[in-house]
Amino acid sequence: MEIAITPVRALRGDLQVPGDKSISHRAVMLGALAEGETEIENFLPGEDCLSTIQVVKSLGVEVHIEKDRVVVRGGGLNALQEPENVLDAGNSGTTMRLMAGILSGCPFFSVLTGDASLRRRPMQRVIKPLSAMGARITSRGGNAYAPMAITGGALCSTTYRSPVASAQVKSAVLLAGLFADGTTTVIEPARSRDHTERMLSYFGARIQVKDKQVSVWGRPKLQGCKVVVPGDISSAVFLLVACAVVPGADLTVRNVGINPTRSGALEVLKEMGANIIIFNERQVSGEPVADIRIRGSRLKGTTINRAIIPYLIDELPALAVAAALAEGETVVRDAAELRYKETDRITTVVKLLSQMGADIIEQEDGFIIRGGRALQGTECESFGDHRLAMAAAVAGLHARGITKIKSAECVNISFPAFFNTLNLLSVQ
Ligand SMILES: O=C(O)C1=C[C@@H](OP(=O)(O)O)[C@@H](O)[C@H](O)C1
Ligand SMILES: C=C(OP(=O)(O)O)C(=O)O
Repeated sequence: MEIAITPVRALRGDLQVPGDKSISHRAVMLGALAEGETEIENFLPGEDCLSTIQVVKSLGVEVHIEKDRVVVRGGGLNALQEPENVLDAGNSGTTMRLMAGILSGCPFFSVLTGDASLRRRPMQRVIKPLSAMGARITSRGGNAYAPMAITGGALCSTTYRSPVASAQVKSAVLLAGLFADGTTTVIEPARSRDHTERMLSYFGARIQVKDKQVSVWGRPKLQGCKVVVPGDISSAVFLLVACAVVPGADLTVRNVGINPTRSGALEVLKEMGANIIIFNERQVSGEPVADIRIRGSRLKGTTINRAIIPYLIDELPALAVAAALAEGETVVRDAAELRYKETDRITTVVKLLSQMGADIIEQEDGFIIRGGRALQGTECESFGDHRLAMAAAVAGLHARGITKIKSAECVNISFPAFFNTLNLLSVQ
């Protein structure tokens, strides 16, 4: 599907974005491991989370889905059954890596695979600690890439010092730790998003968090419960950036997750001069939630580096567009992890924005953008990467002429209503 974006004169709205992708995945997985019924409200019916539902269904778990309401009927940690076929995680790194942790604890054989993008992403980062806990895992490329064949069961608890700040690695080990006797601990170089710890505790597991160290006690009795998923800040950020530089723009996004391990983009946008107000702060199912209002202003360049990178890694394509529209230089560094996402997001962001006329230079671990050049509408590739397609659309709203985005249907991965939402907001 090709989408054409025309420049926008004003943006106005008061809306919600769909449920958080990271939290939706975890609610289905923990629901599958819990006893009794888990009711998930505001679930993200995007392709990635539907892959997670498919995978847990193939393991014998009953799941009912009706729009954004999902009911999971789990039978406890020992109730998952050997799947009859290969498990397909589609485009979703979260599904593959977190399910690898769960399957490592299950005493049967399973194979996890995914689409061409996912089969190029590094899996050794989970295979190594899970094998050290006792899972037997073999995979393509000398245990580097999916497909991954797992024979699980009889795990030992561990203390794992992860070389990367990755919530997927941390979560894979913690989820495997549920199946082991004793306490499993993960120590990270920097704190990654903490939804797994929060939700494990919400379902009744014993969790201890000390700075960059998280421990889970093995063999808990997880209890099915109701989870209300907050709106996805990673989706909201595209709309916030779309409005940030438009004079007179006024947008309120309600019910957005503002977990501090996810909301670095709000800090950066404020630092760049965006007129953002966060209000109605509250707690929903163990996660902080708020409403966010942005009004158009002028942005200036900034530096985004190590301390904040884990808290905004998925927002960097959107922030790169903000930087191209800002006055002055923006430097993004210490973000080499971007190279291991659905695409190599350093290369694809640089390709997209240079094609549109921005002054952007690729670095090994990020990019440098000298903002303020007029953007030019063009025909661009999404490379099948949902966040790149949305970044292209937001840049297109601020470019001269028409921007055509190829394979734009990939927005269905995380934000199926993205283009409709942009239409609702745009005053042509
Ligand atoms: O745990 C999660 O839900 C996620 C963790 C991050 O990946 P890493 O763990 O590779 O940093 C993030 O980029 C991804 O979109 C979702
Ligand atoms: C990297 C992402 O997701 P995943 O790793 O789950 O594919 C993303 O949504 O930007």
